[in-house]
Amino acid sequence: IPVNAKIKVFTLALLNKDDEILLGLKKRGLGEGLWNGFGGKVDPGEEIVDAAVREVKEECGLTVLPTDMENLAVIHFEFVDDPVILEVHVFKCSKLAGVVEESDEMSPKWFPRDNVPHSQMWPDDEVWYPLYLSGTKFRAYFLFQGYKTILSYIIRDFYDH
Ligand SMILES: Nc1nc(SCCc2ccccc2)c2[nH]cnc2n1
Repeated sequence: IPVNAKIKVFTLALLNKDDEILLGLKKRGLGEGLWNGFGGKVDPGEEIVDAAVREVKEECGLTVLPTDMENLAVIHFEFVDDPVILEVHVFKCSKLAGVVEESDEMSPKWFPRDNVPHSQMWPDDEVWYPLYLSGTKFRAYFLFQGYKTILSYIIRDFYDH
């Protein structure tokens, strides 16, 4: 990890209902034009799970309780020649309240859990979605060249080392 490395912590919540996953089409910023779970930066002093709950409400209108947010993974994303490393805490949630609403960040849509639009998603998702769907807790590291090319990755069970 380069000496000038800076870690930025993000949340990513994947919301489930029966056999479907709610994804949002990102309208701007990091990942614009891609379908993704709901998330964003963790504010200073904010609990990570509280940030996850806040971002879900802001981005799709649904209300989730922190106790219903299952922390399934921690993924580190590094981009060549970029000192900022993204530490993304991935949450799985199946207890949802409220009505899905479009936001200025995201256009939400339900997808069958076994048929998400991987061609319009971050390339790493295809690698770890099967673990997510099976509820396997994992850690992962992806090295990107730009936003489309994965140069290398490591993925392991959360509890092994
Ligand atoms: N699925 C996925 N998500 C992200 S960013 C998630 C964290 C985030 C960042 C900014 C706004 C909202 C959410 C990724 N980056 C590289 N691969 C990736 N895969």
